[in-house]
Amino acid sequence: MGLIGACWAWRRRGLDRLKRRAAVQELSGVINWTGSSRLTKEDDPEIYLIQGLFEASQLEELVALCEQRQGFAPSVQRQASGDVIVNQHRTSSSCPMLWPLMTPKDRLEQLRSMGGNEAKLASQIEKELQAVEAVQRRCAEVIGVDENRIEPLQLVKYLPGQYYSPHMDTHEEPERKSSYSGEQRTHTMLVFLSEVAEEDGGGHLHFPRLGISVLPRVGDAVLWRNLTDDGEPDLRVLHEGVAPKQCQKLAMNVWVADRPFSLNAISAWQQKQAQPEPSSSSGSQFLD
Ligand SMILES: O=C(O)CCC(=O)C(=O)O
Ligand SMILES: [Fe+2]
Repeated sequence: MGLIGACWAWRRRGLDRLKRRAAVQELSGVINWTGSSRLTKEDDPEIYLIQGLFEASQLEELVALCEQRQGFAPSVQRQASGDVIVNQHRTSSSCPMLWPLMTPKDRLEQLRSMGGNEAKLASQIEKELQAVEAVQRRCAEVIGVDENRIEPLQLVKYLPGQYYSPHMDTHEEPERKSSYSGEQRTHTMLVFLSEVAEEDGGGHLHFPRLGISVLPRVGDAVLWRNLTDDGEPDLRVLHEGVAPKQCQKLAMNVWVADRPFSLNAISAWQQKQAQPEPSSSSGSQFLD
């Protein structure tokens, strides 16, 4: 890259960082929900427990819709290189709620007009779309962000003994190859869809560097900031999903990006996934 190219790349990164800083600070301390409490001290990264955010029935509907279409599959990790792999770093399964979002309106129309099984499929997609949008809207309201900054939801399921080892939810800087379209995740909200009893002895969300553990309660959520004031990944929020010993654990990832998503960007990402380019696999940071 010549000098001019390098200057442009540097300028783009500088502007991008400014935007990211603004995006992360804009949200600080603003949670539009009375049942929320901060779990960390002032100097530590912001982590909040938000109690009673969702009714169990609304969350059960999401899981049922996902199971109906056999949407849970072994969780993948997108590496820093952008490659998608399954390994022992994460043994749970997950269901990205991309399917309803990615079905174009005219395709739905077409299915509906075909009647029979096609019409049934259309109504299933619409149901799922409504359920997903209602949850996204609620989360955006409570966090205080534009709902277009909420990434497609991801349900996660752990059978007894399954876990997600310590990781960051951020995309690795500076390239963020694991992202949809170059965005960074400013915040994560993890919503619990099932209960894990104290007696189970596992199943919590654990922040080892901060000494914080939260046991899942249906409808509660934990919201944390992934970036420092400078807009860089805040490694103190490294976290893990500890294996439940006897229960099944269900949760939902609600990631907030530093910019709005467009469905076009997500479709382009999907197409790229369908035809992976050969690439060098060098990443050490896992997410997703
Ligand atoms: O299940 C948990 O407690 C954590 C899940 C998580 O961190 C993730 O899916 O990124
Ligand atoms: Fe995570």
